[in-house]
Amino acid sequence: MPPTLTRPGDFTDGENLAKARERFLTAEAIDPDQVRDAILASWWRSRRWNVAADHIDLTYMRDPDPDTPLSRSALPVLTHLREHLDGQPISIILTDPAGLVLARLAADHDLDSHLDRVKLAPGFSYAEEFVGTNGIGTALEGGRPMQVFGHEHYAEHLEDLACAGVPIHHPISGKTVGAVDLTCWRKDADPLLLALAKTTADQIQQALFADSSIRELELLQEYLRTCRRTAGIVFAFNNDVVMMNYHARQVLDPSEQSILLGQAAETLAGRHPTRAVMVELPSGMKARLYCRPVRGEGRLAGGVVHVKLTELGNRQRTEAVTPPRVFLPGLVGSGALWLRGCHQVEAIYASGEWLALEGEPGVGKLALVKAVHQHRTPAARFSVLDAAEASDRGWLNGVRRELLGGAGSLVIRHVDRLSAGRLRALSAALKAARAVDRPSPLWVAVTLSRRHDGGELAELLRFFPSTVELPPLRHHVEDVHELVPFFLAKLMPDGRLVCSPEAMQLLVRSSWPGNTEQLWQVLRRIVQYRRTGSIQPNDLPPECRTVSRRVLSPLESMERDAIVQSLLDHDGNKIKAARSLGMSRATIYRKIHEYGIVPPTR
Ligand SMILES: Nc1ncnc2c1ncn2[C@@H]1O[C@H](COP(=O)(O)OP(=O)(O)OP(=O)(O)O)[C@@H](O)[C@H]1O
Repeated sequence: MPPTLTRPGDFTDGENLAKARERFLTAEAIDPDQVRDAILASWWRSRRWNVAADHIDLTYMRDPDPDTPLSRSALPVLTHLREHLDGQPISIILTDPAGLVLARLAADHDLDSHLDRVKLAPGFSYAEEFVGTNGIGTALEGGRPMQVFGHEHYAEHLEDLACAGVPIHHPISGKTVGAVDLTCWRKDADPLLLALAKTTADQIQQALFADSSIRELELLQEYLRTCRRTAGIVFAFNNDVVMMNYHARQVLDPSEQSILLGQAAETLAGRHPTRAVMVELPSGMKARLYCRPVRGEGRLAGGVVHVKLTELGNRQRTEAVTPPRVFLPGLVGSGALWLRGCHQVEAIYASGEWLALEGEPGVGKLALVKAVHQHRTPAARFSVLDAAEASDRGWLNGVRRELLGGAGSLVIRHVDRLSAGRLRALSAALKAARAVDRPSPLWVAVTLSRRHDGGELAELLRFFPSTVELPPLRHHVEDVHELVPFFLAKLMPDGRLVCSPEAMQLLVRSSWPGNTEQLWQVLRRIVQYRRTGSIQPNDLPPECRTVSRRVLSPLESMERDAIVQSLLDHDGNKIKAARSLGMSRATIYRKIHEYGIVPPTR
């Protein structure tokens, strides 16, 4: 192995990179030539996730299950590789798709002890959002192989290491099922490590295919046969794969899909797997399930389910005003204000018109655009550029490249953070992009958080015929009931952590100034120390305990917001705030008390 990698212009050039990292951490401008684009993008994400750069702040998540299809297929491959590496100080690591380390094959004593110290060990998660830039988390986040050398790591305790991570995809479903990572000392780093990690991931995929192909092909064939025979809802599933026909995705929302899948799994495991079962769905619809177990190589390969919606409950029949349901992948929420935003964005996307999406930070602007794109044109390209990262010329060049040569959907986030000069340059690039004659269309959306007050931003928005405003979470706070289990399932996929009704009551009454993103961060922090059982009020951070005494209606919470804003505008002077709102002094005092507002101190 080459001793060091310090060729001129080499991104692993330790000293310059260390300086660039330090400048980034102290929010100083950095020379983009010093840092690879993918690493810089990952540093920005790490900063947004508030990852600590000066220490590793990880808690033990859970004991990894050694008997999953991934572990069964991967471990023989990894053991074989260990033998071939013949005592080299290279650690071989297997993780699940969320970055949780499932296995680490011993390297040598020094490296193993170091990895224990930095908690790169079974039961800890090396997801980028917990540890920042690293081979495992960054490969999983980007969905592609990634090598991270020394000071490219976000956390300084990882600077002596080099790691090469490669996501592992299920050979049939294409889903990311985990990652393999090879880690060594930075001084021993070699670009060939990545090639070796890729070959290993390929071998694991082949092993997965060999282990599951016969049974899953049986399942696929039975699923396709059933789809041909019926125009209704059909799905097939086993522990690793869910296949669902178009009709099922159109008619059922994600919560209904998971209810039916749960019921089907229960039926299949029961004593009468083929007996029809009736299920009542929250929407008022009734569904009759016909399950058929599928066998392959003498073992259960999964089940194929055919569903008939037999009856519409009262709610469906009478609520003609409810907008038609859209199934947007990766999103939940059924509050009227939220759904209205979803429908508006869907309609504008369908029309091909460019869109400006406005809303407070963290309300879900990017998540919604991404979901609409995935719903309507899943095979097309989806790119995101963040104006908050526009610290150098390279950013504008990147935008121009995307605008002139790109296709699919392009989202430019946080345009309200651009300087006047950059806004003008972006407007010019948008103008040029509109004139380009391209084989497939480019759809552009921008997101912004603050009301624009004319100037360059207003000029820019002229390229976007419509602006949709997404509501803050406190205006559709009923969706917290859906968001909490959805986020907990993401954080703890084994479903062993739920939210108690008491804690939920507090969460629903919080005002969520940081919106859905804040809720996600609160839950993310909670699962650091509570991973099973039920979340209790005492598990919640103080920000969730200063709440109003009851759930406010959307109108009331808008009124509360107006009062808070007016108090801020008048330095906490209640009389002036009341006057500017056209309210009497007595009314503002009553409302402050009623809404639990803590007035700003003067
Ligand atoms: N309805 C929803 N269902 C599920 N997840 C959601 C929903 N809305 C938002 N999220 C999640 O909340 C987080 C914040 O959303 P997102 O980044 O889209 O907000 P944003 O409005 O673009 O924020 P900002 O303006 O700060 O960039 C993300 O993790 C996103 O996946």
